[in-house]
Amino acid sequence: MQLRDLSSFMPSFIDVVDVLLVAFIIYHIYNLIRGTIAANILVGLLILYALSFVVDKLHMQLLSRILGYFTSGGIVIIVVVFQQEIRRFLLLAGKNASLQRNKAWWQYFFGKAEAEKNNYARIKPIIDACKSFKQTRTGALIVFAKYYDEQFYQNSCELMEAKISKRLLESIFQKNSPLHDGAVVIADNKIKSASCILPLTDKQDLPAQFGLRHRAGIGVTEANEATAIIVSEETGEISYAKQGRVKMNISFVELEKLLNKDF
Ligand SMILES: Nc1ncnc2c1ncn2[C@@H]1O[C@H](COP(=O)(O)OP(=O)(O)OP(=O)(O)O)[C@@H](O)[C@H]1O
Repeated sequence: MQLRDLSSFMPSFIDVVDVLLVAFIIYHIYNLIRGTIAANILVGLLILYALSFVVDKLHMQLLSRILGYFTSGGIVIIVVVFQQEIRRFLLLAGKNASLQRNKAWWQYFFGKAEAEKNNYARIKPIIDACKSFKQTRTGALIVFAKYYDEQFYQNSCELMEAKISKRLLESIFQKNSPLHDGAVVIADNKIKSASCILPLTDKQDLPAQFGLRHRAGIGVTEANEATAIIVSEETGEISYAKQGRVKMNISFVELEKLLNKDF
């Protein structure tokens, strides 16, 4: 048996760099969309591609042709489906984010303990405001948007651009305030807007006591990379919504942990 010359299969230095770069990019894309709705869509697309590959190999002509229509327009589908994510990624890449705003950098340079202290100072006014809402049975809806998508929020909101403070949150949500109806949106460590009308979730399996406030709180986390605190006017209970799911009646310790992670 003749040995084949394997030298042509030996990767060159450039090939290795090429593969490492692709791995690096895939890793960062995965990190960017991990745990988001976009990750589920990506998994769906990968399944579609794998299925198309299998039916092609099995020579199942009709199915192969139908799936082929989807896979041949792959890049267009990806751009359309991930329009928001691509937009945010480009925005983020181009944005000259300050060190304090960027938690990861802050942690890298100043250590985790300092970052946590810094974060606690940021979330304290929000937790204090929620304690007050619970005590006084004031309904509230506070959204934490990872990226403030102006198109999404601005049309239905009152613009604020204000420093986060317990008293400001209390004044917004007190019943006589003209801004109390709707949600407050927090992003970039600021109260960006108030009185926002958000999309409602159309989930059918929600508890009977969940009305429009809860539906809006859940709905915004389905449509956006955002989390939401919902304080019930009826019961004073605090719920926390993320990726279309809701944790009901959480304690303040739990709320602090969740905000530490997400805000
Ligand atoms: N689309 C929306 N976006 C943001 N906020 C909304 C929206 N729809 C209703 N809300 C807010 O929810 C309030 C009405 O709450 P509703 O009683 O229906 O909700 P709930 O989920 O039962 O909460 P609660 O337990 O506080 O009664 C409105 O006054 C308004 O402030």
